[in-house]
Amino acid sequence: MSCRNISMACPREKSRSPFSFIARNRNSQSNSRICFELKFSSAGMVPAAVTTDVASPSRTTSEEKVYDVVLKQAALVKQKKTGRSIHEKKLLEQRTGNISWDLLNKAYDRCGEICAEFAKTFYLAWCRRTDELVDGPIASHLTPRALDRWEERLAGLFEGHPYDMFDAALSDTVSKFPVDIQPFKHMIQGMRVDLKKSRYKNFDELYLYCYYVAGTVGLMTVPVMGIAPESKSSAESVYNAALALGIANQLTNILRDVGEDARRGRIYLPQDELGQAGLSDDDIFRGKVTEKWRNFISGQIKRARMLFDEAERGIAELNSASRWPVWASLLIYRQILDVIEANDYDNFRKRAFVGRAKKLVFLSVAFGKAVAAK
Ligand SMILES: CC(C)=CCC/C(C)=C/CC/C(C)=C/CC/C(C)=C/COP(=O)(O)OP(=O)(O)O
Repeated sequence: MSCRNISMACPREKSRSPFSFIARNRNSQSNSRICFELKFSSAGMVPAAVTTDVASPSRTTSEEKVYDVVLKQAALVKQKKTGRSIHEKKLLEQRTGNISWDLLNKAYDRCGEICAEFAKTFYLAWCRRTDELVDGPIASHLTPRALDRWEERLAGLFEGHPYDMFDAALSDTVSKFPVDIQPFKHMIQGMRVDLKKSRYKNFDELYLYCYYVAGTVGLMTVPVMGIAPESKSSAESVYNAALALGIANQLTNILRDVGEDARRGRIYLPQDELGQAGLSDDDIFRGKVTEKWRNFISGQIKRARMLFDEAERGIAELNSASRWPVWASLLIYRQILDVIEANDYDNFRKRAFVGRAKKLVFLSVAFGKAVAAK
């Protein structure tokens, strides 16, 4: 096959994935494809394998699956659509219009309070309540049926039939912004994964989980924050950056909470990479910081930082009012990675956190970056 026949069909065309990309033979009549995997290693990116994957059209990577969602969301935002027909939109506006302003304002205030009470870092009430289902006091009683009911409620509020005042606030938001239901459904899917799975075979599996529980938040928020009218970037690339930030945050969260998760019998680390580093689940349950552990975590940190870098490129494209908070959250959360290093990779017993004083510093740095981008 000549090189001209191979086009880089990276799932993320604009901002190429830090993990892998697939070179497809576009002209080929067959379903065969050549896969170049650029494997991540602590030494950097190395071509790990060149395999011929014959007649396996259905084998898509998590990144490709997620990229399809990104494309759909970007298309909706470009058309200022919500995935709803004009008739559905009118109906939704009518229904949410029936809710009094006073009640809606109270609902938004209560959503803010819930987040302020439960979340140290992130303020988004519906996600917080969904997260509480698996992390909160009722977590041990959570059943797949309860998640189905939660999803039914979600569908209801998207049709203008909110169940309670918190749902009413989201119902109002989705009637006003080009927000699609898919990322919300996927977040619930992430909770289902959490119910039945406590190990991840490889990064592909972990990537999908991180998308479900955090990448989705990026996709939910961009339509509300809005893309700057003067932005020259494509909507896909902005959504990609948002997705990258969600995933980077989640990977950071995972690296910070290794000890805490292990005490709940959970290991959110790629099993194959653990094995390649000469580590096993038992090493994690034992919780001893060894040279192997340091090297392994250092590699995982590198990967998360690459995603933060990818996310950075999208912030300047957001509406100006949103840049400062997004920069601030990125800088503060990324700092957790530095703290893990400063703790000599002891994420078994030490919880890496960013103190108030440092947060204030990052707030001002973020302000500077947000203003500089104008
Ligand atoms: C970059 C561009 C273009 C847009 C930004 C899009 C956004 C806002 C992306 C961020 C998505 C996000 C906030 C994901 C949540 C990730 C996460 C790990 C949440 C954990 O929250 P908590 O469980 O409250 O963690 P803490 O304990 O640290 O507070």
